[in-house]
Amino acid sequence: MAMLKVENLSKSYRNIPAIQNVSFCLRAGEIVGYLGTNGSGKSTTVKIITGLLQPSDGRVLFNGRNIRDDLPRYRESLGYIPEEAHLYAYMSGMEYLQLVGRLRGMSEKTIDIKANGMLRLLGLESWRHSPMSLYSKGMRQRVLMAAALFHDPKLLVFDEPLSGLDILSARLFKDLLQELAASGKAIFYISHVLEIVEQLCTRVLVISKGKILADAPPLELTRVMQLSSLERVFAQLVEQQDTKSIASEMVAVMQVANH
Ligand SMILES: Nc1ncnc2c1ncn2[C@@H]1O[C@H](COP(=O)(O)OP(=O)(O)OP(=O)(O)O)[C@@H](O)[C@H]1O
Repeated sequence: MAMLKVENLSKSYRNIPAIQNVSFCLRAGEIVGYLGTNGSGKSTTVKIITGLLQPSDGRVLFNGRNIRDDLPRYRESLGYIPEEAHLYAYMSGMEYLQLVGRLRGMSEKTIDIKANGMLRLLGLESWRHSPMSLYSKGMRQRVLMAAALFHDPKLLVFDEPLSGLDILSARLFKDLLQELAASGKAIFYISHVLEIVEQLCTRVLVISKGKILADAPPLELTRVMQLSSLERVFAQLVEQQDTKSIASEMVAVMQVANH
């Protein structure tokens, strides 16, 4: 059975549809990539599957139960890394993880073991007592990652997780993602970085103008569409604009002389 089943989700903002009839499944051990251009409906989908937003229509089932029947219980099984690191800047990384652990009802001993272990593994040991206002974007991103994994959730939702991570942290993150999938977690991965989606994801969903256009393993998509890369598949599916000529027109407009 699918761990997460998304059934015919639709959401409109002031009668303008943002997503329409979005359906897909996510099984244990899968890393499913969610691709779409700006404004295609990715964040709206993520807000609904994390329980932050109510759909206009459709439902989300976690292990067969509608998530909205018991949202607090669902959130015990969910780890979410948002795109932007909004953290309490005056807190240290350690204090933030302690807060997360207490809100999750963990004992102080468990919190201590987990927080120290995670901060050490993420290269933040010597910074653990410094306020996060002093952290770089990548360091804050790593704290968010630790916070999302802290309660050992079954389902992970990552929104553009590599933004701000340096090469080494990004590599660690990719290895971690594969390890998490191998241990039976289900991972929903929103990204604009096609090469990484191609490397990491077992399946890819392409959304355009609020509708799912494709749902298949990356290799199958490239084979069926007889294209050499996911980037070409994506461009063809969403009828991407001629970016080269837009770029050259942009430079021409920039250079318009002052009249
Ligand atoms: N709160 C809102 N009120 C009105 N319209 C909204 C709201 N949130 C999103 N929309 C609209 O819904 C559509 C889908 O937006 P959404 O943020 O889900 O796209 P996205 O794929 O996440 O985009 P991006 O990659 O730019 O983050 C867009 O047309 C957007 O303008």
